[in-house]
Amino acid sequence: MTILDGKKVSNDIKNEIKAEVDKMKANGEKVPHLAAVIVGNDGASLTYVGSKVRACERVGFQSTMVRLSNTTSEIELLDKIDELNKNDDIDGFIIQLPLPRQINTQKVLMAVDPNKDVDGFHPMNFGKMSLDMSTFIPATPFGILELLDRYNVETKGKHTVVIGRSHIVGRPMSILMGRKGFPGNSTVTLTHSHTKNITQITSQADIIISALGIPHFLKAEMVKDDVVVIDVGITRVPDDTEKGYHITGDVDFENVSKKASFITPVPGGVGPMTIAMLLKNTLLAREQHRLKKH
Ligand SMILES: Nc1nc2c(c(=O)[nH]1)N[C@@H](CN(C=O)c1ccc(C(=O)N[C@@H](CCC(=O)O)C(=O)O)cc1)CN2
Repeated sequence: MTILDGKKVSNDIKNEIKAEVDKMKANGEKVPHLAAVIVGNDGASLTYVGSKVRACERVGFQSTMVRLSNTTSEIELLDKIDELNKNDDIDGFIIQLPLPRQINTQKVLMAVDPNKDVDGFHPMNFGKMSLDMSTFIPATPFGILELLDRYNVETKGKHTVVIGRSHIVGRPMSILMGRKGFPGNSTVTLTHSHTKNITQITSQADIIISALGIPHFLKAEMVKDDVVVIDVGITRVPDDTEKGYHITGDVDFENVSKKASFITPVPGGVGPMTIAMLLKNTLLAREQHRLKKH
């Protein structure tokens, strides 16, 4: 069994990006600039945006964090997005999700300039991705593809079962795994809360990508020998530690890992890859922005 070490691979990617940025600096070029908008005080979201800002510092990107209160209206957020769209110094930006309930998420994501949409959530970029066109791929699915690629995990002709149909992970993942090329060319089943007999489906899977958010949902008896397991779950479970919680994935790692050929841990698997691939998208946005100006 091989552990797909997202922490290590994400560090490798960050080093590669830093080398690119060092070259830009040596040539007197402007470095990529990422902005992150966070609305409200959700603890997990603040952690993730903090990690994004620190990752920017680590690779030499410029970053801007825009903090808005929990009572921000949809119009106020749309105004901020308009400002970021027009700010020529910013190459790409993200709106940290989830948003407070008074804000319509789809409306907000549609307001982001597709050329600056480094999360790949705008319908135009999502459509391009679905049509195999070059575009920004959402960071978590992009990170999973990169992990499979760097560990040479065979996906061609395999049966991939995706658990969860969220717009951020499950839905794009189901499209990407079925695309032509590597990693891809796999036969995909997308399962969700209305799926019947899920064990019957998961037990036939060569690759399982679980993005459900239910701790230890995937048990050893639900998978076959040599399965590849990608755990996207990151649930905060309250405990007596100083932090007050620990992170748990969707997979019963202890028992499933005994049957798996490859498996991601939580923490240290898909999560760190999400941040690294956001940086990669921002580098791409910078390059496209530079070419547009010339
Ligand atoms: N605008 C976006 N919002 C959200 C996204 C996204 O890609 N764009 N994804 C998730 C949250 N997320 C990034 O934003 C994210 C989640 C988890 C991690 C991570 O590194 N997890 C660590 C554990 C960290 C911890 O201790 O809490 C791990 O798994 O090892 C990074 C980014 C939803 N919102």
